[in-house]
Amino acid sequence: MQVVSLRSDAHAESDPLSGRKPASAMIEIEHVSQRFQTSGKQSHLALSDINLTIEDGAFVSILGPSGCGKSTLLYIVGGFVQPTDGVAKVKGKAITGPGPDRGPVFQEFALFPWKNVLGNVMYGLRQQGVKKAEAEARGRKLLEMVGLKGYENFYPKELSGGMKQRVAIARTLAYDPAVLLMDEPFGALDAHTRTRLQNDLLDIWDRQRKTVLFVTHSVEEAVYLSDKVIVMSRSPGSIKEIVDIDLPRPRKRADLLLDARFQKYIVDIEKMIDDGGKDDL
Ligand SMILES: Nc1ncnc2c1ncn2[C@@H]1O[C@H](COP(=O)(O)OP(=O)(O)OP(=O)(O)O)[C@@H](O)[C@H]1O
Repeated sequence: MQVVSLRSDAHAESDPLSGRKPASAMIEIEHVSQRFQTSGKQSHLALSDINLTIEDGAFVSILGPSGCGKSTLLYIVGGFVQPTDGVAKVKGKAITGPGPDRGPVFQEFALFPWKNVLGNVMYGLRQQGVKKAEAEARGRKLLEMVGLKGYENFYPKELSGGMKQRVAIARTLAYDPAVLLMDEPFGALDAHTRTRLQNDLLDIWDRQRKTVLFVTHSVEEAVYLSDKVIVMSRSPGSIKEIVDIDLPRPRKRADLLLDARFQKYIVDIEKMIDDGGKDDL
């Protein structure tokens, strides 16, 4: 993938010595619970008293057994679901709905089949009132950034799963959201494509330092990508452990596979998940 400069303003006040901004809270989740009404008069407590602070520019993954509320938590931060209790905030403000500061990359938000790749990436920009020529220039730059230069005129049905996921990422990056919300974005891909997209995502994150909230079922993926891994326990979903991943960056998967600390994180986190029950991830 080619390196294209497309920095967000997040670096504007970086410390000239370290190149890093002082940590500040991007997302705050305070006493959030979520109860869903189910059939009849039943209800289901999907999340119970979640408290979490995610710092600006952090890469945070969420792991936990199926049904523990990972997607629900992402939807709450996205503003698509209003919690029944507690409050979720972005940059100190309560989240009351979706906004351009939070970019979802969810499987549910499929590409428009009737628009070509460039049209899909430009769509949100045009909706925001960006002039056609500028939207097109930004769209082309983003497609180059995600490794899809030359595919601008292709339609979604002509793309592989990995390419579609790249378009989805470019489409979300087009808004330049401060936060990326990614719900198992690489889950359906083959191992090789998945590794490539993980590396590309780390590359983009390294250059733009967006805050990333990333739901996955893969412990290895979570440890490889993240600064922090949130381990949830199931039913009602709550936070079991928060693990700081103290591995140097930039990370190379091939090196990490031989690194005893990387392997220990994986074993420890798998044990945490197993201790919560016998659920499969
Ligand atoms: N709109 C809804 N109405 C009723 N129940 C819901 C709704 N959305 C989610 N749930 C329930 O909330 C719980 C958490 O669902 P969620 O999709 O957040 O879990 P998850 O951890 O992301 O699962 P998976 O890993 O299988 O994707 C599940 O029991 C699910 O059935």
